[in-house]
Amino acid sequence: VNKRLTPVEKIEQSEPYRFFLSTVHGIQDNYNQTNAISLKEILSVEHGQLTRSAQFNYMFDIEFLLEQYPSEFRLKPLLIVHGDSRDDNHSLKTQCSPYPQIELCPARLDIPFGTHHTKMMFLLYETGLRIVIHTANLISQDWRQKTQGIWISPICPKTNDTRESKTNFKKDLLDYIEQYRTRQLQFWQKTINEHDFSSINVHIISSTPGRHTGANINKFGHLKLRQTLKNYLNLENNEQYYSAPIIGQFSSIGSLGPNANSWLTKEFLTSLKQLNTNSFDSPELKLIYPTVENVRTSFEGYIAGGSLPYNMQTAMKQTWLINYLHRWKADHRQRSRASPHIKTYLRVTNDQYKNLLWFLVTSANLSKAAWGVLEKNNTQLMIRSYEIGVLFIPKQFSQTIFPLFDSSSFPIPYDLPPVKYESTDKPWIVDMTYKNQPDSHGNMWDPH
Ligand SMILES: CC(C)c1cccc2c(O)c(C(=O)O)cnc12
Repeated sequence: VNKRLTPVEKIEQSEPYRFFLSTVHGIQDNYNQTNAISLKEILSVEHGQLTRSAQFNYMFDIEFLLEQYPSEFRLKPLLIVHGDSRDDNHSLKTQCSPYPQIELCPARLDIPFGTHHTKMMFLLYETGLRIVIHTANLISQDWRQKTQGIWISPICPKTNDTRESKTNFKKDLLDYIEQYRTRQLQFWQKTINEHDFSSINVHIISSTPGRHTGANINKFGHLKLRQTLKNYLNLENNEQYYSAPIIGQFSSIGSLGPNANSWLTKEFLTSLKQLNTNSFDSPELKLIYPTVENVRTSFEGYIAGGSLPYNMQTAMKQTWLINYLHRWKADHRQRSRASPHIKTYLRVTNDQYKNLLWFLVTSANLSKAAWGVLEKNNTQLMIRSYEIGVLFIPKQFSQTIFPLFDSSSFPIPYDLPPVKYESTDKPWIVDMTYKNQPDSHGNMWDPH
């Protein structure tokens, strides 16, 4: 159907998952209608009378951001939560100086190499509070021709009794915000407490910088994911799922160690498979990360690779990773050329990938900085960065699995099963030169 949906209709039609991809300039319109939304549509006046908002992110273009708000809302109070260490923090102050309604809130980054990756919006309307958790920077390039992931909450009504969701969303969100330890977030802590979150059906999986131990060891990072899957996904009694494949998809990769067993399988995969059984048929881990060819032929051309900052120094230490890698391919959403900036992790049943066991969309790339690394004989989880994502578990949708190929199926971002790198495929590396073949704009890539 070619009917253009309004922003409110798009959100209504996305029920019960409320999970979107960003719209892409240059694809057929109907692929931008179903489960696809733009920043302007997220901020549309159609959702109600905005009174104030907060934007958590990593990169900001303030002029671009204000332009995405309806003109009648551009003077409303806006809190910008950003990483304090970025050298161009000065530019953020300069960008915001003409706007007294904008307040800057630097997030503490006490551990070296940590970043404020979290991408989240608090939108306070006269009718209630909406939370948006997504993967896009607040710059035009991130919203034009990439594949980004966005979850949009219902507008949670104000309430005099603190209504929690069946997924502990309110408590987990407040625990996350508490970690900033700044009075600048007090208004939003109070506001979250005053709203009814009972209609929310996703779990929060977040990361905050620190060495989390004792009662807090499962509060953040990959141990929070392990704990949540353990508590809400009873796979134990389904032998058939023990070998169900696990897929990780991301736009950058950290230093993972000299072999898979250093962190990737021993620690990270153990959390994703959530079972401690050393069942010999352990699940396959398939990783999706763009090839050079994916980048070269993308809508943006090699420029897309600027947002895929996997560097040579890291890549050359872990050539073993190639064996896990699969191409970016999203033909069913017409987004094979929309370079992925989304990050997702999921598990599928091994009967031709017909069903989804769980799905996570998050800001977290494949790195120890984002997910945490166990230290001191597994008594503490050291995390460097702020990250946040939402986890979809069938039980919270009164289902045992999410069907993938029928009418009410889960809107997955890419094609399954993933396509393994061929011998000629190379992972995109941001600081390499690519001069032997021009990209879709006829350009070459020479980062020096
Ligand atoms: C390595 C750093 C500076 C970098 C380069 C290019 C894109 C980046 C990006 O998109 C994010 C993010 O989205 O959080 C974070 N760091 C990014």
